[in-house]
Amino acid sequence: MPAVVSTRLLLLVGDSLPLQKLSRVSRMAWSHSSVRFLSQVHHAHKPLTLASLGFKSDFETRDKSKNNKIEKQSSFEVPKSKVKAVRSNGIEAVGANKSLEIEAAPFATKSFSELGLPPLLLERLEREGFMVPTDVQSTAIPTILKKHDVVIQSYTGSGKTLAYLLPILSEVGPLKGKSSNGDGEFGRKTEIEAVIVAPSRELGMQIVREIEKLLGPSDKKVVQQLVGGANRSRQEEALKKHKPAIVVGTPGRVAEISAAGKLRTHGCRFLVLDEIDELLSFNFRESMHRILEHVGKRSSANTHGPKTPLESWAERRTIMVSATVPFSVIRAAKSWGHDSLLVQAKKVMPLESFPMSAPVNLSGPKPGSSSNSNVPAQAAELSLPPALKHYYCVTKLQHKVDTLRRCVHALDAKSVIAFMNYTKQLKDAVFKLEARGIKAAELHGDLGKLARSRTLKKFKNGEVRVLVTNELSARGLDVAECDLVVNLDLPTDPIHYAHRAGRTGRLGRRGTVVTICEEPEIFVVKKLQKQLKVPIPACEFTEGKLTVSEEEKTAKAA
Ligand SMILES: Nc1ncnc2c1ncn2[C@@H]1O[C@H](COP(=O)(O)OP(=O)(O)OP(=O)(O)O)[C@@H](O)[C@H]1O
Repeated sequence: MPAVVSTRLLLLVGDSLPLQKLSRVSRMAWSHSSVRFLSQVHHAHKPLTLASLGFKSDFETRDKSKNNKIEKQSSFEVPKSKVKAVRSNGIEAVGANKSLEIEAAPFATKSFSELGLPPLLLERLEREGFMVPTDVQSTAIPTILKKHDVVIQSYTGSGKTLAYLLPILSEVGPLKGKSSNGDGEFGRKTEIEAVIVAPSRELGMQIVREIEKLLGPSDKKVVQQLVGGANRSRQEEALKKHKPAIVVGTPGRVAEISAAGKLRTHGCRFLVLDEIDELLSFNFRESMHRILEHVGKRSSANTHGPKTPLESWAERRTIMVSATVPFSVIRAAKSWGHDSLLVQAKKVMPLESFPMSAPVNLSGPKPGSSSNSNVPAQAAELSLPPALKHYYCVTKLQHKVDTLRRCVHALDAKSVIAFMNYTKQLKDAVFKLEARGIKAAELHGDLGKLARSRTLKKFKNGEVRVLVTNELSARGLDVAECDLVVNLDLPTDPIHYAHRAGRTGRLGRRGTVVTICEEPEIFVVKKLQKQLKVPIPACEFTEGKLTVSEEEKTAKAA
């Protein structure tokens, strides 16, 4: 008999939580290979599996013969150049920079086939070299397939994009399974079924490329990008001509085209808000309001009798994603989602368990206060890849760029992102680096879409060694080879530090973050260190080497 699990479930993967915290929900723990209840279990003596929770692939049970075929196919050789990451420590990640080893690979589940994805999609994943799901993918994919609204929170570079794309592609477009909506067809519908919103053009285009890769060249038109800076009428024409099933865009452009009546999203089944905490910022307020009000909301002609707003939103699945989830996000998910669950790498918990008025304490519980692990307080701390190394280096303002140069040489960094806060200084920094023989380029919002794409391409293919940029590049930018992030100007808070830092050390790779600051700014670094709960020792670059300063060593010893 299958176990009965309430929709307000709490999954713990390889983690434990005090039992008293679990009173309102079904309690269970999920180890790497099995799932078991901690209490209130109807099958207390038998370990539960993903299947017994209904998390095992529908496709597997319904279409065994097809799945067998996939298993056989899985023995075909994946070209080495396509293998993205590997399970064990110390084995090299394949990419432009071979020296970047995977140090803390975030993989728990053995294969994507355990997660309930359709055969064709599994085939494409394998073809593209995605062999093993990351922790957050293992947790998020079955939860979304179970039709829950979710907030996905996991550290930068842990694979959140595929964590939401795979459930969408399981139900939308040519890779979906037969059973996804009962129509028994793999053919395309003519409506938009998924809208993905991201705060920057670069991130929007990156998501489109990830989808296109899985769709393959013949089905590329199933997805369309609607990002700002590009020709709007051309985008509108393409929508009319290709009738994409998935659109990916920036808030302003999606809202604009929607308001003009050229984007029919009332039948949309998925709304993804990537980098949700950024999307909730004041700049995007109006556009986001339009999107949240219109996407997936059916017109009254399609409904039988009046519906409450919650009933209307229940038609779509709302997926909110970020490495940092401050309380504003919890509030938004409670308002715009339907019984949303917070999905982390090893946990799923109902948002209902978060009090509506709790303050978000990014540094964790205050000394003396009772710890409340129900509050996603350690948002910034949990958003940092565990393998990252952090340092700071004190210098005079006029020597910052030279310190950057010495830092790049000392660490023999091949691909560097340097963050600054103001565009003018950013140009000066590029000029100085180039004058000292380091190939550098600037990337910021004052540049046109084409110039931005060109620069990013050059950085990704190694033509540019140091990309000097501002907050524009802090979110979502995925350059696997990036081995060093430098803060030439201080970030404003731990959340901004975390997103900047997260451009390196992606998917368990090695990465270093160096904050170059002036003497009076040291207290800010110390504060960041405390808030983020990571050691940020002082360092110097002398004789082509990074050395942790004597002062720091003495302080540590004491
Ligand atoms: N299961 C996997 N196996 C191998 N590579 C993967 C896997 N999942 C994702 N990746 C790759 O890992 C990289 C990081 O993934 P992604 O950009 O989704 O991270 P993220 O968690 O969204 O990061 P951020 O918070 O910075 O946006 C990407 O290059 C992606 O293609």
